[in-house]
Amino acid sequence: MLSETILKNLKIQGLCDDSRKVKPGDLFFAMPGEQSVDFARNALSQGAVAVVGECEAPQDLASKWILVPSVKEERASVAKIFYHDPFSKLSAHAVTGTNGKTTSAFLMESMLSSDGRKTALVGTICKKIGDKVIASNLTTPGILELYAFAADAVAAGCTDFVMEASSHSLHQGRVQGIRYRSALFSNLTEDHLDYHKTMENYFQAKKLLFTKYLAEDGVAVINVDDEYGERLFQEIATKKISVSRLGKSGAMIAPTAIQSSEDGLILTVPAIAETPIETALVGEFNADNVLLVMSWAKAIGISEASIRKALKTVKVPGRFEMTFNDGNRRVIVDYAHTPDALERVLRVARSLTKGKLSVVFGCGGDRDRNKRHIMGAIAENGADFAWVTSDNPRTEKPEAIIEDIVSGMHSDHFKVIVSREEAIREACHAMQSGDFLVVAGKGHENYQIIGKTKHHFDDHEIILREMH
Ligand SMILES: CC(=O)N[C@H]1[C@@H](OP(=O)(O)OP(=O)(O)OC[C@H]2O[C@@H](n3ccc(=O)[nH]c3=O)[C@H](O)[C@@H]2O)O[C@H](CO)[C@@H](O)[C@@H]1O[C@H](C)C(=O)N[C@@H](C)C(=O)N[C@H](CCC(=O)O)C(=O)O
Ligand SMILES: Nc1ncnc2c1ncn2[C@@H]1O[C@H](COP(=O)(O)OP(=O)(O)OP(=O)(O)O)[C@@H](O)[C@H]1O
Ligand SMILES: N[C@H](CCC[C@H](N)C(=O)O)C(=O)O
Ligand SMILES: [Mg+2]
Repeated sequence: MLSETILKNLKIQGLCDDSRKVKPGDLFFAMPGEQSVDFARNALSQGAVAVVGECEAPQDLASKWILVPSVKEERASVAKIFYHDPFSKLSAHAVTGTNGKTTSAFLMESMLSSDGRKTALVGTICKKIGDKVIASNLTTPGILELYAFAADAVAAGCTDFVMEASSHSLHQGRVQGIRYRSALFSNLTEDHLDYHKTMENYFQAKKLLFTKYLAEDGVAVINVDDEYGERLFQEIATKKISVSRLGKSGAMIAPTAIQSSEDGLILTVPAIAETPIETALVGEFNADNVLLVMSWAKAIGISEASIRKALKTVKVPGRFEMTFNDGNRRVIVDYAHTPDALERVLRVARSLTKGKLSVVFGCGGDRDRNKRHIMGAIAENGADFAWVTSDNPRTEKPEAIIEDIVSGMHSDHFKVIVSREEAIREACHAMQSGDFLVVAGKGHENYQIIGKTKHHFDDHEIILREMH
């Protein structure tokens, strides 16, 4: 491993593993791959002081090449030194699972802040320290960005660090070197099989959070209503808390009553508080999130008053977000982009609908293809009418993605409109008194990715324009 002295002698001003982002004075990590040497060459030509690589250096670069057995290991160890070991000065908490991470992370940040602990947040929507908010590109950033942000959090006086740990990040070691004080598991359902190939691999990636990255004396908080959650609970040896909304026998935390309405949830959970706790978050799936996070909060010593305060005030952009409501017609924007999320969000919407329930949705391109036909079937069964449209097509043909979705649909209760704007427009205009419309898939996103280009696109703007 490179020592602190070697790093000092190199007079490094920054760390970088992407040749497109190199700044003069950076130490460049040439991640193994076919183009590793080309990227290293580019990095040096842009002012990188040296390259850390694991293949033999080409002769012309030899004087600037530091040969190591594993660039990945070295990158984590150098990040720790360069950023002054930020995670040793923070209590880090991570949530993983297919759905519910962002919602849970927002709740966790809100509870810690209400409890007077200055907290940084990293996730799908943003990176945030207090009022300072930076938009995110990934749910879990690359390791160098993560360490740099943790160093900023320490400098800003944070004591706690809450983050979403995606399965990709756990598998790729983006969180290497972190020892979490606590780790939460929400659920595991179909998604990302383009990357993980099997549900078992996907589960094993999530499990790493609890086996490799959770501190030995940390605590795991697990939703055991989920079958993979139940299995995870059985398989890990750390301090652990089982949570069950359904009141599964043996679960350590379960509600005795849940009242659900359009205005939110009221949960009675004697293990956490003597009197019922209220939240403005809506729906059964949010009861899962709330219960998981309350159980975590109790386990790490957050006061009941802070739990209550956070639950009352928290808002998660683009998650069951009531975008239009004139007392008769209601339109929500939601980030459901997996079969389970779509099914659950439609179930909640159905329970709040007197008239017709409709959904506008699509599926992202260059991602799990297998979920598409399942989501088609779910939309058809869960809503009275579906507009099948584009999400972020990325480099796929929108029509081909839609064809995959529609292959799971067998009724005539749907219509294909490739343009998302057009689909939302038509769905809005079709609304009658008592109807409910769910616009799913993009939530907080204010862009649409077509090819490799991000265009401005905001479901909310279109809904508000068309409903007025
Ligand atoms: C599939 C996947 O996760 N890919 C991630 C992975 O890329 P990779 O290792 O395949 O990178 P690559 O593009 O082949 O490049 C290899 C190396 O060469 C470098 N490079 C590459 C090109 C170049 O010109 N110069 C250069 O130096 C790259 O920086 C990288 O270090 O590592 C990169 C650096 O951390 C990530 O940016 C990249 O995320 C891509 C952009 C992505 O879209 N990822 C998505 C699928 C993702 O991670 N999503 C999860 C969300 C899941 C959830 O919410 O459940 C997330 O955490 O956001
Ligand atoms: N506990 C849950 N179980 C199932 N579905 C959920 C749950 N919580 C939220 N959802 C649904 O999933 C969508 C995404 O929720 P959220 O953003 O909290 O999850 P996430 O895990 O962060 O997703 P991503 O991995 O895409 O960032 C919500 O808009 C809602 O439709
Ligand atoms: N975190 C999710 C985001 C999906 C959002 C959806 N709008 C899409 O583009 O598929 C993923 O990487 O699969
Ligand atoms: Mg998220």
